[in-house]
Amino acid sequence: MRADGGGVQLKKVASFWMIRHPHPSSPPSSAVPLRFVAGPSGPPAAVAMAEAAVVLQKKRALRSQIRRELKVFSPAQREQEDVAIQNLVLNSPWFKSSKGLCAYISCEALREVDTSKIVAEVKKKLYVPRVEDKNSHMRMLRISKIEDLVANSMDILEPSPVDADQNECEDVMLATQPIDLFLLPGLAFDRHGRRLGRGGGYYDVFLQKYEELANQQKWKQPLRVALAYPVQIVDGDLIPMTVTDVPVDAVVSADGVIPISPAALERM
Ligand SMILES: Nc1nc2c(c(=O)[nH]1)N(C=O)[C@@H](CNc1ccc(C(=O)N[C@@H](CCC(=O)O)C(=O)O)cc1)CN2
Ligand SMILES: Nc1ncnc2c1ncn2[C@@H]1O[C@H](COP(=O)(O)OP(=O)(O)OP(=O)(O)O)[C@@H](O)[C@H]1O
Repeated sequence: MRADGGGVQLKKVASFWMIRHPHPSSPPSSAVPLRFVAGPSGPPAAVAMAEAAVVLQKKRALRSQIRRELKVFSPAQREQEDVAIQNLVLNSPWFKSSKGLCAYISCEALREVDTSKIVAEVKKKLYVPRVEDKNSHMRMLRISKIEDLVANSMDILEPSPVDADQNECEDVMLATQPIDLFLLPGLAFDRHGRRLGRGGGYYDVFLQKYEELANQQKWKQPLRVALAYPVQIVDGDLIPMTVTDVPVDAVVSADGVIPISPAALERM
């Protein structure tokens, strides 16, 4: 880690990220090669469906592989990395200067990078996920006390719609101030900003909606930062992407920060 707490900048890559976020003057582009898009200029629907099935299968296989690798990761090593990652985040200028934060509440059974120290120490507006239904619908609700969280059916701690004082928790989509930082979970990530989640589509749907909100409000887009153990950072083109997959700006591991998007290269 750098003395200023900013983390080691591992590798700067021109990326997949650029495909989904082209320069405003560029013609519209897509996150997936056009061959995945059915329509007059794409392949016949049957071919597109077969290709979608291949993507789904590849995602499933990679999820299983990473879950297996996370299971054999030693608890002592995991704990050491949890401390390093959280300290790196807490000491970084991009975290310190952020005013509003959306973070996940880590679940040990899922072997997610721990966020408990970050959410306990944070002195800024904090919003955390609440799953509303199985149709990829999740809200980010503001919490002031970790003690108010309750375990959901997936055994992940989440806020109730109302807090202990019976006040409605603020939904980040209705907040008047922008969020500048998202700390994201996931199973696998790569150096091009690709992210593989657990398959619910919750984050992809939410991140897309928040991106639209920020555009409408003319707010700066928040930095989307994934937290990862080394086994979750994969090489090559192992993570297949579709048009609805939202890329991350940066990945943080115990080895340092991997800034990916132009915003991350500038701000991290
Ligand atoms: N901490 C945390 N909170 C989160 C998410 C997350 O990934 N992590 N989510 C992100 O979307 C949403 C919840 N989505 C989830 C989707 C799947 C599983 C889960 O337990 N998956 C099992 C496999 C279950 C199965 O295949 O039947 C697993 O991954 O081992 C948990 C949460 C909102 N809150
Ligand atoms: N913006 C969206 N609108 C509608 N459906 C979506 C959107 N994003 C994802 N989905 C759907 O959600 C399902 C799961 O998607 P995917 O496998 O990419 O999830 P994931 O990235 O692993 O999960 P998550 O986003 O919760 O971390 C897919 O059927 C996908 O089509």
